[in-house]
Amino acid sequence: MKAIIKGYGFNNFPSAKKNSVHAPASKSSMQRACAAALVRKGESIIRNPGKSNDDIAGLNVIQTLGAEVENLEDGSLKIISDGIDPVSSVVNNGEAGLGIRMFTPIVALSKKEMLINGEGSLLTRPMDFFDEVMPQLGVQIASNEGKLPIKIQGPLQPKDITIDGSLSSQFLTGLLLAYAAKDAKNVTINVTNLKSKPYVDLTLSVMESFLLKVPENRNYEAFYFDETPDTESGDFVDYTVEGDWSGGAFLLVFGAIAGNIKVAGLDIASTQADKKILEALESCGAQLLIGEKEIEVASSGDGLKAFEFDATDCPDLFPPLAALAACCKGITKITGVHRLAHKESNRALTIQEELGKMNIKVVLNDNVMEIEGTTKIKAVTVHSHHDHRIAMMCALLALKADGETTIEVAEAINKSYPDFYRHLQELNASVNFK
Ligand SMILES: O=C(O)C1=C[C@@H](OP(=O)(O)O)[C@@H](O)[C@H](O)C1
Ligand SMILES: C=C(OP(=O)(O)O)C(=O)O
Repeated sequence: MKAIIKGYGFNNFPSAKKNSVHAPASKSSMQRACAAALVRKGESIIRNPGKSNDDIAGLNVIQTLGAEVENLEDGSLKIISDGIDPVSSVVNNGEAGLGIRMFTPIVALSKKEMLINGEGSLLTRPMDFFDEVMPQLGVQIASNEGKLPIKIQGPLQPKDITIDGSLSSQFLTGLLLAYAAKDAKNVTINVTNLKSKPYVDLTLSVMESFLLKVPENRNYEAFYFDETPDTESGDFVDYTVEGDWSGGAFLLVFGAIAGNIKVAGLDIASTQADKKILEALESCGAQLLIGEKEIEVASSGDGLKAFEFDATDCPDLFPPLAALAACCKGITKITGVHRLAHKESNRALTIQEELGKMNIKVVLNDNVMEIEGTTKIKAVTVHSHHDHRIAMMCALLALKADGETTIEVAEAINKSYPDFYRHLQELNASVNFK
């Protein structure tokens, strides 16, 4: 699918007829909720469930692993689980990186031989972590040379272990949930060089909400499950999926570069990593008004200015930050490029390539991305590289281009934010499809 977006030049975007939009549900919160509802025994209600492809994949996985999912009239979901009891020996995680890394240790709780697979970009993303770690926990594993598909046979036994957290926090998220499910006692997961730390806070917070045993976080270097047995009372759990700061970041950047808008549904008290977008918006001079229910964002009176930002622990912010930086005067420097190599695309390169087509200069200086702002954004044909965040980045800049921009493989957005183009249309953008 191609999305064709009308550009209005650098400063002429028409003010919105409806200037308020609601952020989507967070796939990080939703997928964790699915996993937590599966590993606890009992009934859980998930409110505000996400409907992205990654969320749908998560729901399919938990049903494969034995959970019952019921759609309630008010749009929420009821999950009934009696623990891991696979109904099939094949688990398909779709394209969800979090899904595969979080669910693999959970699948390994079963003693059945299971085949774990995925689709699209997930087939080329590294999974060799499991080759190294699973045998230490008593799980037999055969991967496809460190990639999918993976064959495993558990049951996983929690043990003291040391893992490398430098590639991704998602493996740790999976182990934490699996250890809690197995009622780990007096056991420590040690982690070296952990990146994306706030995502681990989100994992711990979801575990707490689902009444799972929560380990003590010792400065993100060790997670200690104490001696006390799991006290889960079997109480009913009622969880509301958080609004998504990662998708919401694109909306907030829209407000800063294309008009004054209000974004609802983002919780300022969330542990989500991408809440840090607010710091970048402040640094570049955007006007922010943070209310209890909505965040209002507008450009600065004298134009936005270049900024410096460390995105090492919030790598998903690179694409919206790149869009913001392209509209700021001067050269913006964003640290954390090394974190981007193994996302849905090799994201530093795809940002550089697609922005280059739009006349925006991006220099990759080892771990730092330098983006030179311009008022002359070119309307061209760009490509999402099957990466949802690249499609959304290009769509924002298309609004400021000097004509009509075409985004190829525009449907990539469905991975995290299926309503994205509709939300842009509600904010007065002209988006058509071919
Ligand atoms: O746990 C999560 O929900 C995620 C963690 C991050 O991955 P890394 O830990 O690999 O950086 C992030 O990029 C991804 O989109 C979602
Ligand atoms: C990298 C991402 O997700 P995941 O790793 O879960 O596929 C993302 O959403 O940008």
